[in-house]
This record gives sequence, C-alpha cells and structure tokens, in this order.
Amino acid sequence: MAQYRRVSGSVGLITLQNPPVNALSASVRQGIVDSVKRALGDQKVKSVVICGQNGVFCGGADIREFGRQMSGPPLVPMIHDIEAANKPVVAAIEGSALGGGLELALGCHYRISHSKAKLGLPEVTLGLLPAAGGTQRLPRLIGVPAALNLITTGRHVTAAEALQLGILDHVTEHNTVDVAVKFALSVTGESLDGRRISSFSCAPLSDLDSLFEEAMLKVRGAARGAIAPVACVQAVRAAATLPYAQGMEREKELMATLFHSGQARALQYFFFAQRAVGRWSTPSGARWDTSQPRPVRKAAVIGLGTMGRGITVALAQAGLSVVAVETHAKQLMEAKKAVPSMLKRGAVRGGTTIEPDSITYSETVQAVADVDLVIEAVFEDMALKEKVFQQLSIVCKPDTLLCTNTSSLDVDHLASQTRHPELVVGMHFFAPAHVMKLLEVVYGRRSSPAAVATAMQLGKKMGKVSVAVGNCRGFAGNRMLKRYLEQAFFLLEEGATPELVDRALEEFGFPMGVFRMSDLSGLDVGWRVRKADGLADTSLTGTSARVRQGCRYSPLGDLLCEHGRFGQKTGRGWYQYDKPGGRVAKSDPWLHNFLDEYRARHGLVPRCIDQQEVLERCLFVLINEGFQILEEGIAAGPEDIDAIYVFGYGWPRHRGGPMFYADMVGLERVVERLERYHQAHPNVPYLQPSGLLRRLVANGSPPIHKWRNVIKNRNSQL
Ligand SMILES: CCCCCCCC/C=C\C/C=C/C(=O)SCCNC(=O)CCNC(=O)[C@H](O)C(C)(C)COP(=O)(O)OP(=O)(O)OC[C@H]1O[C@@H](n2cnc3c(N)ncnc32)[C@H](O)[C@@H]1OP(=O)(O)O
Repeated sequence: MAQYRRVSGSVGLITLQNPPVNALSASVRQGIVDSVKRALGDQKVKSVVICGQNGVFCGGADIREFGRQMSGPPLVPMIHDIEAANKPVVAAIEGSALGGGLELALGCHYRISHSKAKLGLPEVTLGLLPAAGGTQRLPRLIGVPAALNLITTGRHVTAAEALQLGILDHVTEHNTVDVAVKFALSVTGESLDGRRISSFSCAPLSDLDSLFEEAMLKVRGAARGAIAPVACVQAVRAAATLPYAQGMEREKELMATLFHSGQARALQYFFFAQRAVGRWSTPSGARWDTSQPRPVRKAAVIGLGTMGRGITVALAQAGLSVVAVETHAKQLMEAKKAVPSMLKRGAVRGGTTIEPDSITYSETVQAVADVDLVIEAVFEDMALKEKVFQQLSIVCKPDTLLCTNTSSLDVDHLASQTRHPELVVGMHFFAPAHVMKLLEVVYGRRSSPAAVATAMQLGKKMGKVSVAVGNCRGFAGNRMLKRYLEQAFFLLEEGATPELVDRALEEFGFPMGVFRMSDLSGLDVGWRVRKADGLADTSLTGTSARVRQGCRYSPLGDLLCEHGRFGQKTGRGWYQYDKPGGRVAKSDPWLHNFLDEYRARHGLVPRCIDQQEVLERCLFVLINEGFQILEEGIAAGPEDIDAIYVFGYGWPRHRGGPMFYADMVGLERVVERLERYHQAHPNVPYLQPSGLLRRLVANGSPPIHKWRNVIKNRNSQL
C-alpha cells in the first residue's frame, strides 16, 4: 500500500509501504494511484513528493506477481498520469530505485537521491525489459549509448554516477525526504514544460546503425541465446528512431514476447534461488537461523599455489588480516610478487583500496598460532593434507576453525586428524578464487553448526555465493561434473568429435564446451586423481581397457596425458594451440586420427551423433546425479545445486540451473531418455534414473518448489 499525508502545508507526501523493498505490488500501485489522485485534487497541495518507507525507495515490480494472474492498476498509465500532472512531483530516492522503481522516478518531474542509493534497470537479469516506459524515457534523458549500457547489462549505478549521467537532479547526504520536500516547495508553481521526459527527443547520433549493430553483437556474445538483452537493444532502438507513443507500443510488444518466456521463468526462479541458498540447513538439524557464526578477524592460508593465492586475495579484499604460509621458498617468493599485483588489479577493477600490510607471509606453519580461521590449500594429496591438519591442530588456538579447500577429498577424514573435528569444514573455492562467485561450504559428520555458520558468513563477506553441502566424493559440483565428463568421453568413443560436443554445449549456452574447458583447466588435474584411484591404467588391453569395476570406462583422457597433451598449458589437448599457453583452440587433425585409430583398435564402429543426443547424454546424467545428491541429503534443495552450477560451472543462467532445466524439460521425459540410454549402455549404471527422480514422477511431477516436500517425506520415513 501507500500512505498519503500533507506536510509543510502544501506538499502531498506519498510513502510506498511494502517491506522489505517496497516492491510495486497491486496494492502499492493502487495506493499510488489513489494518493496521486488525492494530491492533485486537493487545492491546498501545490507539489508532491514520492518516497519509500524504511529507507528504500522501491525495488521495482513485485517479481512474485509475475507468475500469477495480474491484478490492480497497470504501471504504464500510472506513471503516465504522474508525468502528466500539473503539480510538480519529486522522487525522494533512498536505498534502491530499481526496475519499475526507477521507471516510477523517471515519470516524476524531479529526482533527488541520497548519496548511498543505488539505481538501475535490472529487468534484463530477470529475462524482461523495463516495460513501464524505462526503455523510452531513459534514452531520452541520458542519451542512447548510456541508456543502452544500463538497460542491457542491468547494472546498478551509484547516486554519484546517476547524477553524472543526468538521471538525478540532486544528491544529498542529509535526510532525503526533508530535502525533497524543501525542493518541492521551491518549485511550486514553476512550469513543468521541459520536465516531462516523454516529451524529450533523443540526442541525435551520427551513426545509429553501427551503434546498434555493435550493441547487438555485444549482447549476443555476452549471454549466448539469451533473448532479453536482444529485446532490450530493439526497444532502445525504437526510442532512438520513433516518436514516444510508437516507442511505447514497441516496448509493450517486445515485453509480451519476453513476459511468459521460459527464460524469464528461469531467471526469476534463479533470483529467488540465489537468496534461498543463504537459508541453509543440514540433515543433522543445524540451520542458518539458529546457528551463531563466530567472528573472524584474522585468517591464514596454507599453500600459495594458484588457489592459495586467490584465496589470500579474496580474504584481504574482504578486510581480513591474512597470514599467508608457503613452505617452499621459491613458491613463497613468487607468491609475494603475484599476490600484491592481483590485489592491485582487483582494487582498480573494484575502485577499492587494500592496506598492503594486511597480508604477512611466512615459511612456517607456526605463524598461524593466533588466527581465528585457517584455509588449507596445499596440493590435492591426502597424505600431505593429513600432515597439515595434524600440524594445525597442534599449532592453532583450540577454537580456531580449520578449513580445507580440497575439491573432492574426505573432509571427515581430515577432521579425524585434529583434536577438534567439530571445527573442521571444507571451503571449496573455484579458480580463480578471488574472482569466481561460488563457494561450496562442506560440512562433515562432526562439523558444529557454528563452524558451518562461520564459513558461510565468511564466504558472504568475501562476496561469494556460499552453498552448504554434505561431505561425499566431489561434493555436489564435481560429483555431478564427473558424470558429464564421462559421457563426453563416451560420445567421442562412439563417433563424436570434441568440436561437435562443444558446439552443442555452447549453443545450449555454456560459455565453453566440455573439451575446451578441459583444455583450459588442464587434463593432468583429472589424470592425477584417476591415477590415485587406480583407474588410469593404459597397459590394460582388449575389453578390460575400457572397463573398471564392471562399469564402462574411457581411457581417452589418460591416453592424451600420456602423450603430454595437458591442454592449453602444453599447447595441445583436445585441440591444438599456436603455442603452450595459447588461448585460441583450433581443430587438431592429430586428435581426429588418434580417435579413428582408437576406435579401430577397440572395434568401435563410429556412428552419427546429433546435438540432441549430446545434450541429453551429457546433461541428463549430470541432472540424474543431482537428484541422487538431493536424495542423499548432500544438498538440501534444488536451488543449492542450481546456484552451484550457475556460479561455479558456467551453466547458462537463463536456463535456471540443471534442476530447474529438468523441471522445464519435464521429469517424465528425463526419466524416459535416461532409461533409453541405459538400455543402450547397460554397463553405465548411473544412467538409471535415481530413486528420487522416479518418485517425483510417481507423485505427478510436482513443480520444483514442491520437491523439498517429496524429499522430506522420504527422509521422515527412514
Ligand atoms: C504480457 C505483458 C504483460 C506485461 C505486464 C508487466 C508490466 C511490468 C512493467 C514493468 C517492468 C518492471 C519490471 C521490474 O521492475 S522487475 C523488478 C526489478 N527489480 C529488481 O530486479 C530488484 C530486485 N531486488 C534487488 O536487487 C534487491 O532485493 C535489493 C537491491 C532491492 C535489496 O537487496 P538486499 O537488501 O540484499 O535484499 P534481498 O535481495 O535479500 O531482498 C530481500 C527480500 O526481498 C525480496 N525482493 C527483492 N526485490 C523484490 C522484488 N522486486 N519483488 C519481489 N520480492 C523482492 C527478495 O526476494 C528477498 O526475499 P527472500 O527471497 O524471501 O529472501
């Protein structure tokens, strides 16, 4: 709703009231319409101020209303009536003015903002466009190039930038509503000609065509297959080329194509999913709202390889004082050079400053005696990690939280090496650790609720999306990835090429296909793990070469490593590069010959494989493993898995994440295809649909937000 009152004698003050962000729900819109009518009809009122309660102007349209039958007054005529008013209307912006909130402000005659406010049109991130006149008014106000940038990226700008761009008339450090009321009094009776943005013309530009062509190329490159950014460009083009009324028609048409699209559903689901992962819980009953995190002021990182350096930077950027330990002198020396320059680059990007002495370096573990939390990031070797944890348990304060950055090893086993296993958790960062948004917080059997809460909170402080997951081989993300990789290898054995597989995945929306990604991260990483597991044995011949423990196995990755083809770092992998460290992947005839010979040697007759099979084989096994993970309680809900895949593995956000994708495709279809592929490949047991997936289908395939009930019912029967 909206509250209306008269203040300072002649100012009608309208306050939006819909906690927590004053979203424009039907009742808020109705409140605004009624209040504006009242203010304009009251002779004592000479000007109007619109603000939001609790220090937030407005977070935009109410996203929860989108999937439902819309009711209440529509936004466009509501904003139009405000702009057409014959009394000055001033927006008093505090906190946020986003989406429909900023569009409402653009309909006002003046905009005054607090210096700490953020403004933006983030509709594109929800699969939409600013369809309450935003695409038509903003370019008229600030010019086409700047409006294109804001509308196609959805980025939030500070009040200072908004002032510079011309979105705001005034920025204040004081009470914004008081300033706005005073301002409203001062403009009483002044002409409003020249204050109604819809009457403006866009500033003329010399080469409109190439500007829009470039913008189109940019948005198509940034999010493959996403339709909203394309529609945003088209809508701004309408603003630049058509009169306002026709532009508004175009905006409406384009919005109609987006509004009910699968991409909009996926992105809006993901908006809430991201927030849901913060409300974590574990099977033992620990929860976000009942567990108290501990303060962490000083942290340590053990091991300054690539991951350790990134983690050190991320901790320092979060304002912690960091002890960085590396026992190899050469590596320590390199890290001492690399970390400050990573920090400097980060500071330039983020416009921040880091105290250079917030990091101290040491060659011995003894230096961590007084820290609150340690993150171990040594080489992925259990014996080495065991030793580190034993040492830490002796050196650290008894209440220090001991975390491991292992990507797949047993957190419970590491905990068992310490005196306080309840203080051990996994903090699985993704490379580069100071850039990637995802953090898997892995709780072990004995991890205390406070330990989990502390790691989750620290992740948040570092700007990460922290997802709590249980302890199992590969945790959630890498465990699912293993299935995806294996299927990709099998497809090569059956006749596909890396190019064909990658094309299918990239057209689906991944920034990189599985083989290009493998070349980038290094084939030797997985090889080392497979060797440690006793799998990478290329001396085996005949049928046993492609079978391990009775299941199908592909030694292709192992064979490439034996040829020294580790990917980009060696200039050869699934593709060839112009030099070691080269970035541009080129098709490699050697690899194609190698695959031909391999298939011939194993009596594999290549067949034609289409994109649909690539997607189903690679993605449905990954999804199936996701259901297994939910069934086992390793992840608490589908949102956790989707956040992991979007933030950590490049799953296209406009497809919502793997579990949402399964919901979109239809669970029956996923089951049917998995069963078919399992029949064709009976020696791949994980192609069999998981028990949870089958149960969901048996329960009538409920929508994704109801899956937790099915999981809970099952667990409560155990
Ligand atoms: C056939 C055609 C028909 C067309 C008809 C449609 C016409 C539509 C016309 C115009 C288009 C306008 C579209 C929009 O405005 S879309 C919304 C755009 N706004 C946003 O994207 C902003 C989203 N919110 C945020 O970015 C942040 O919440 C924040 C910066 C405002 C505040 O951040 P923070 O303090 O960190 O809080 P949280 O993010 O945690 O949010 C708190 C709580 O509030 C919920 N919430 C936030 N924004 C909205 C919203 N706009 N609608 C509904 N709910 C919102 C958020 O989900 C949190 O709740 P929780 O999930 O339960 O934790």
